[in-house]
Amino acid sequence: MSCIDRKASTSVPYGTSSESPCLSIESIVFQKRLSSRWIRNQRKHSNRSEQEESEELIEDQPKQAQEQKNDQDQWPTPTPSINELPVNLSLPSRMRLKFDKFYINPLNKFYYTWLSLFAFCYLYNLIFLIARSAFWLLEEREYGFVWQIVDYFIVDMVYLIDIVLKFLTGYLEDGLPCPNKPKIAKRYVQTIAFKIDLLSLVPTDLIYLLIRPEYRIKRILAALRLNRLLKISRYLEFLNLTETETKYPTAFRLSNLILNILITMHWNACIYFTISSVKGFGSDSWVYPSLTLEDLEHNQTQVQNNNILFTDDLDSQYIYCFWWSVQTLTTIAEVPEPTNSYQEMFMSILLMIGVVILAITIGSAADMVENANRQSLDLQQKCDFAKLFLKQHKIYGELEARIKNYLDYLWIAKNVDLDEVLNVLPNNLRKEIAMNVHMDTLKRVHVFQDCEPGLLEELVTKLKLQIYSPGDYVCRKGDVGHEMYFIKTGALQVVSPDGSQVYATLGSGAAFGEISILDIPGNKNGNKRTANIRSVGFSDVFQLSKKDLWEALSEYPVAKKNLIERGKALLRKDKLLDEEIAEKIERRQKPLDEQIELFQKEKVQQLSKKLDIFFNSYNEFLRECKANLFNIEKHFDKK
Ligand SMILES: Nc1nc2c(ncn2[C@@H]2O[C@@H]3COP(=O)(O)O[C@H]3[C@H]2O)c(=O)[nH]1
Repeated sequence: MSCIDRKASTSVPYGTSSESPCLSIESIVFQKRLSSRWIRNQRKHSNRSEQEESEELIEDQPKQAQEQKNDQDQWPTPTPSINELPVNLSLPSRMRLKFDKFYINPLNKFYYTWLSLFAFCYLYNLIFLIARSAFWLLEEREYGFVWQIVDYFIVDMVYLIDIVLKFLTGYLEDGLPCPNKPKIAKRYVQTIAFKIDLLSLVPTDLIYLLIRPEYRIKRILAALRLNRLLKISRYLEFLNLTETETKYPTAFRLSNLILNILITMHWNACIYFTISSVKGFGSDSWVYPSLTLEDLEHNQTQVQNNNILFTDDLDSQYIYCFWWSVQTLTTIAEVPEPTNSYQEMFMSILLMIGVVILAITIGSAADMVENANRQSLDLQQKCDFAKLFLKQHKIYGELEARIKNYLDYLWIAKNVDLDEVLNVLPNNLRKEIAMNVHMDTLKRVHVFQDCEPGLLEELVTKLKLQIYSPGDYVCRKGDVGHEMYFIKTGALQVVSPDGSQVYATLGSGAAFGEISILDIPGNKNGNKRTANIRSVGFSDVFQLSKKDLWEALSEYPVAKKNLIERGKALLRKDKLLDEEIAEKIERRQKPLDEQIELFQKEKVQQLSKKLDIFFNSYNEFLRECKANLFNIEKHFDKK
C-alpha cells in the first residue's frame, strides 16, 4: 500500500538539532522581539471562535497573504542600537564595538572600501607605468601632464593615507581586539610590509631631476615610479577579501584569472616594444617593424625619435605589440624567428611563461568548474555554498554581514578543518539562519499560533524542506507515519483512495500528518495514516520527524494538547475515534496523584449517588410511614 512518491522530491536539510549553548545579543534581541510578537499574536487570536478553528484546514491563501502583510505592517523590525546592548556581548559584537570606536576593523565595510580604492590605484600603476615607459607617445600626448596630476595628487596620496590607516588598523591578539594604539603601531613597524610600504613610496621620480635636461625623456619618469608596484601584498589582500565578500566567487575567480593573463600579455607587449626601440625598429625580422616607403607616403604622423624613423600611431604600435605578445604567450600561432642569441633567450623565456600560463588557465578553469560542482571539499567551496545559501534565501543585512565576517575570519585563519559547510557556523548563527528562513512559515501554522513562543524556535532548526511535484502523494492512507508536515508554499489536497474525490484543500501555513505520529488515545488506525494527501502543483513542504516533534513537545504540553485535540477532532469526524478507550487511556496516562484524586472523586461521586438514593428511599419510606400513621390515626379517631 505504501507508495509515497519520494523520487521526485528533493530533500534540502537546514539547521541543526543541537541546542545553542549561548546566544549572541542579536539573537537575544531577536528572540525578545519574537516573544513580544507572539504575545500580541496570542491576544489577537485568543478571541477566535471554535468555528474559525475548524475552518483552519481549508486555507485561504490571499487572506493569509493579507494577514501576513498586516503582521509586517504592524511589527516593523527595528535594529537595536549599540547602546541598548548589554555587557555579555558575543565576541564579534564586542570586536565590532571596540574597533569601531577608535580603530579600523579589518572585518568591516570601510576597510574593504578603502582596499578597493587602493586596488584601483595599484591596477592603474600596474597597467600604465610600464605602458608609459615603453610607448612614449602615450606619455607625450597633448594632455600628458594629466598623468602627473593623477600620479602625485591621487595615487601617491592614496599610498600615503594607506600607511597612516595601517597604523590604525586593529588586529586580534589572543582572539581579542587589541585596543592599544602604540602596540598596533609597533607591530606594524616591525613587519616587512611596513618596509615595503615605505620603499614603494620613495620619491624615485626625483632622480629625473638629476638627469641633464638634454637627455631627459619623459617616459623615464614613468619608469622611475615602478617601485610603486612593490605594494602587491595589499592588492592581493583586496583580491582575497573580494573572493570572500562577493556573491559570485566563481565568476570573480574567472575574471581575475583573465585579468592576470591580460596584464601579463600587456607587460610582455610593453617589454617587446622597449626591446625593439632599443634595438632599432625594423632592424631585423624579429623586432617591431619600421614602415615601408609606401606606408610612409600614406602616413602623415611621422615622429623622429632617438634618431630612429618611426611612423606608426600609438594605437597601431600597441595593437601590433599586444598581438605579438598574445601569439608568443599562447603559442598558438607562428611567431617571428629570433635573429640573435638574446632574442632566442627572450623567446625561450616567453614560450616557457606561455606554457605555464596555458597550464594555469586550463587547470584553473577545470578547477573552477569542479569547484562549482563539488561544493563540499574545502573552505573555499564551503564559503561559496554559504553565500549561495544567503543569496537564495534573501538573507541580507546584519545577519548576512555576521556570517560573512565569520567566513572571512575562517579564511584569514586558514587553519580550520573545512569538512562541513554550514556546520562551520556556530549553533546560534545556524539557528538564526533557520529562523530567518523558516520562521515566517511556522508563524503561519495555525496549530502553533496559541502555543508557547519557544516551541517555534525549538522546531525551526529541525525542519527539512521537501519539494513535491504536481500529483505527488505526500502520504497515503494506511502508511505508517514517521513525520508531520507544514506547507510553506503550494496547495495539497485530502483525497479519496483512488484520488477522484477531493475532501479538503490545504494551503500555505497548514499542518498535516500529525495524527499517525502523535499516538492519539483511541485512534482506531494506530500509527497508520488516516488520509491521502496529494500535491496540486509544486509544493514546498517542511517535514518534521516524529522523534524531533516528540522531543520538542515534551517541553511544551500546551502545544501537545492542541495538536492532540486537533487530531481527535479529525478522527471524531471520520468516526475513527474510540471514545471509551480514549478516556481510559487518557486516564492511565495521567500522573499517579492525579489518578488517585480522580479515583477519589469518582468514589465520592458514587457514594454520594448511593447516599442520595438511600436518602430518597428513606424519605419515601418516612413519607409512607407518616401517611400510614395518619390513616391509622384517622381511622381510630372515627371509631
Ligand atoms: N483523517 C483526516 N485527516 C485529515 C483530514 N484533513 C487533513 N488531514 C490530515 O491528513 C493526514 C494524513 O496523515 P495522518 O493520519 O498522520 O494525519 C492526517 C491529518 O493531519 C481529514 O479530514 N481527515
